[in-house]
Amino acid sequence: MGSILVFGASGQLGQCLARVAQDRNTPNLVFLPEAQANILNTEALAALFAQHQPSYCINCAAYTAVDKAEDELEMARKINRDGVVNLSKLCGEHGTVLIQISTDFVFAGTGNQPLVETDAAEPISVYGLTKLEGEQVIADHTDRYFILRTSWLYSEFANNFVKTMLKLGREREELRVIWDQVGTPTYAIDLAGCILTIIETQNQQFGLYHYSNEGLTSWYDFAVAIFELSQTTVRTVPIRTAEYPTKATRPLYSVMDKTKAKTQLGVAIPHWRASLQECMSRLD
Ligand SMILES: NC(=O)C1=CN([C@@H]2O[C@H](COP(=O)(O)OP(=O)(O)OC[C@H]3O[C@@H](n4cnc5c(N)ncnc54)[C@H](OP(=O)(O)O)[C@@H]3O)[C@@H](O)[C@H]2O)C=CC1
Ligand SMILES: Cc1cn([C@H]2C[C@H](O)[C@@H](COP(=O)(O)OP(=O)(O)O[C@H]3O[C@@H](C)C(=O)[C@@H](O)[C@H]3O)O2)c(=O)[nH]c1=O
Repeated sequence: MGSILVFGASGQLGQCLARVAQDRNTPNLVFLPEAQANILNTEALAALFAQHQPSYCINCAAYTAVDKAEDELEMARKINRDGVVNLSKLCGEHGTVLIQISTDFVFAGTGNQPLVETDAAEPISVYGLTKLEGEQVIADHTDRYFILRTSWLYSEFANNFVKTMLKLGREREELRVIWDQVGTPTYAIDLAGCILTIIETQNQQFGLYHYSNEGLTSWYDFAVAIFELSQTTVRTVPIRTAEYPTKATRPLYSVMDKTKAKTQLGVAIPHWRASLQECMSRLD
C-alpha cells in the first residue's frame, strides 16, 4: 500500500490516529499539521500529492468552533467546504481514497428516532451548514470516498467536553448542564480505529456512514458520568437549552444509527460509557 496522508494532524482526531497507528503498527502514515499542509494552499497540496502518490487521504482538518462560526461564515466555509474541494480534486486525479469526517450537526435535530444516512440533513448552524457543504462537494471530483459522520468527540487530546467538565468540576462548586440535548458521545480513539480498519481491510464500499459510540445520553448525563468516574464532587444541575444561551443553535436530538457502519465496514462499536471509562483511565 502507498502512503496515507493525514491532514489536520495536530487536532484531536489527528492525534488519536497517531496513537492508534502506533499501537497497531500501521505503516505509511504521513502526519501533516496545518503549518506543514494548509488545505487551502492548493499549490502545496498538489506538491504533496505528487511527492507521496498517496493511497489514502484522511481529512481531520476542519473549522470546529461552533459558536464562533456564527460570526465567521466565510472562514468556516473556506475550511469546511473549499478545503474539501481541494483535497477531493487531488484524490480524483491521483486515484486516492478520501476519508472525510463530518458531523451530527448537519441534522436539525427535531426528531426522536435514530438518524440513518438517508435522512434529510437540514443544518441549523453555520458550522453544520459548512460541514454539509463539504460532504456535498466530494462526489463532483471522486467516487472513491468515505464520509464518516460522527458526534460529540472527546479524548485525552486537545479540547473537548470531557476535559472542560473535569477542569470546571475542579474549579467550581456547581455546574449547570443542558439535559434536553440528546446525542451520543464518541471516543475519538474509537473513531480512529474505525478509520484504520477501513484502510487495513481495503474496504471498497464507498459512501456515507454514521459512526458514534453505542447508546445515547444528554450532555447533563454525560457530565454526571464524567464526575462519577473521576470521583469529582461538584453539584451538577440539569438545565434546558433556553437556560444556556449560545450563539449557535444545536440539534436537540442527533442520535445516529450505525447499522450501515457495523455491517459494511465490519467494525465493532463500544458503548459510550465503556469508552468514557477507557479515556478516563488514560487521563489519570
Ligand atoms: N470535535 C467534535 O466534537 C467533533 C468533530 N467532528 C469532526 O471531526 C473532525 C476532527 O475534529 P477534531 O479533531 O475534534 O477537531 P480539532 O479542532 O481538534 O482539529 C481540527 C484541526 O484542523 C486544523 N485546521 C484548521 N484549518 C486548517 C487548514 N486550513 N488546513 C489544515 N489544517 C487546518 C486545526 O488547526 P488549528 O488548531 O491550528 O486551527 C486543528 O488542528 C472534523 O472534521 C470535525 O468537524 C465531528 C463531530 C464532533
Ligand atoms: C461548558 C458547558 C457546556 N454546556 C453545553 C453547551 C452545549 O450544548 C454542550 C456541548 O458544549 P461544547 O461547546 O463542549 O460542545 P460543542 O462545540 O457544541 O460540540 C460539538 O462540536 C462540534 C465540532 C460537533 O461536530 C458536534 O458533534 C459537537 O461535539 O454542552 C452546558 O450545558 N454547560 C456547560 O457548563
